[in-house]
Amino acid sequence: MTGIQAHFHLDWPGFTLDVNLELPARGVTALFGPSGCGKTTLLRCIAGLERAPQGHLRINGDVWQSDKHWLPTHKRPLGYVFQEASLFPHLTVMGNLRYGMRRISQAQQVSLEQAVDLLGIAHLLERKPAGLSGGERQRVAIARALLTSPRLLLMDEPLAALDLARKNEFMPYLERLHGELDIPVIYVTHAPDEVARLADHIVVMEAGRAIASGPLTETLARLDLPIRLGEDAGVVLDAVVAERDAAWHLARVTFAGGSLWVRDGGQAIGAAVRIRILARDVSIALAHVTGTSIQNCLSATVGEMANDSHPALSLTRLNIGPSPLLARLTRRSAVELGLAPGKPVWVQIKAVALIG
Ligand SMILES: Nc1ncnc2c1ncn2[C@@H]1O[C@H](COP(=O)(O)OP(=O)(O)OP(=O)(O)O)[C@@H](O)[C@H]1O
Repeated sequence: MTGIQAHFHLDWPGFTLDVNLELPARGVTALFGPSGCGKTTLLRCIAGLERAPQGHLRINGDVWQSDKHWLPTHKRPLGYVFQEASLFPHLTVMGNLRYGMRRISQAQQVSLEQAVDLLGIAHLLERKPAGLSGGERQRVAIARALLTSPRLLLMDEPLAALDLARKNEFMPYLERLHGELDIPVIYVTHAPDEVARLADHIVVMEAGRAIASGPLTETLARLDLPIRLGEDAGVVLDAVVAERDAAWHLARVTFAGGSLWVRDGGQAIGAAVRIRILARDVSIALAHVTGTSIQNCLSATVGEMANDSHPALSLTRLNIGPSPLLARLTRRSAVELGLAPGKPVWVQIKAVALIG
């Protein structure tokens, strides 16, 4: 059986973890949720650092925990990257990497050269951790984790200690891992921008439970979740850069069902990108509107509708071909426009973030 099956129940005074998850064997799964919802605890259960009685954990067919079986942490082929890189201060970067390699008991999946190259740390090998920036330390920590030939990589808010500029510098390295390695990653975060950029699958957690688990695009477009995502409610779509209008520094990206003009991010024509469209940036009109500053106007069909977090607001799912979009409107305008499932409309998109 492929994939990750994880079932844990833990009762602590004031907190209960109760999850039963089926996660994909490939790509990045984001564990997303507010502080204290149990993301780290779930990761620790997976790592075997926390023992949930009667828990079950199976990774691509291998049982790490069952009623009868418990694999101790040091026998689990996993890499664990924490918020702050825990490198050995007395060793150089190379010494730290070699330490990772010593633990290997099986055929190595990632070579030293490959790990150094993927994380861009060749120029740091002779340095000691104290002489590295926070982002560089994290890159070394990830390279070290990769060198243990993990079958699963656990990352607990690896960017939390970095400022925005460092975080943006760091993201491409995580994206490269994603593109070039076949090791599933479980990635804890409460930052929606990290989810939008890195995740393929998302588990939304609340008070010790997984309230949703599914592919990113589909799950973010669910109407019962945006209420919890608040201002960040919106969709992420896979797209391709199709053309460029150099005079205006704009690029046209196509996605399943349509295309949009966005600020040119410098990506090559044909490059795969993601676009993120927040529900608050989408408005609806019954006719194609002209004489507006909004550049992106697409025809769509109204899908489901739901109440939002405030009684004045509603959420509407729109379908542009097979791609979903969410719009946050006042309930009054939804009624005045006579919106109902199946109705054809025009959507105006005020802002699109191009990711990657
Ligand atoms: N060893 C423990 N014993 C009892 N309660 C604990 C223990 N470890 C954590 N908790 C509690 O379990 C809950 C979940 O904590 P956890 O660290 O998993 O949350 P989190 O979602 O990772 O939060 P954050 O985003 O702030 O890191 C919290 O209420 C925490 O206080």
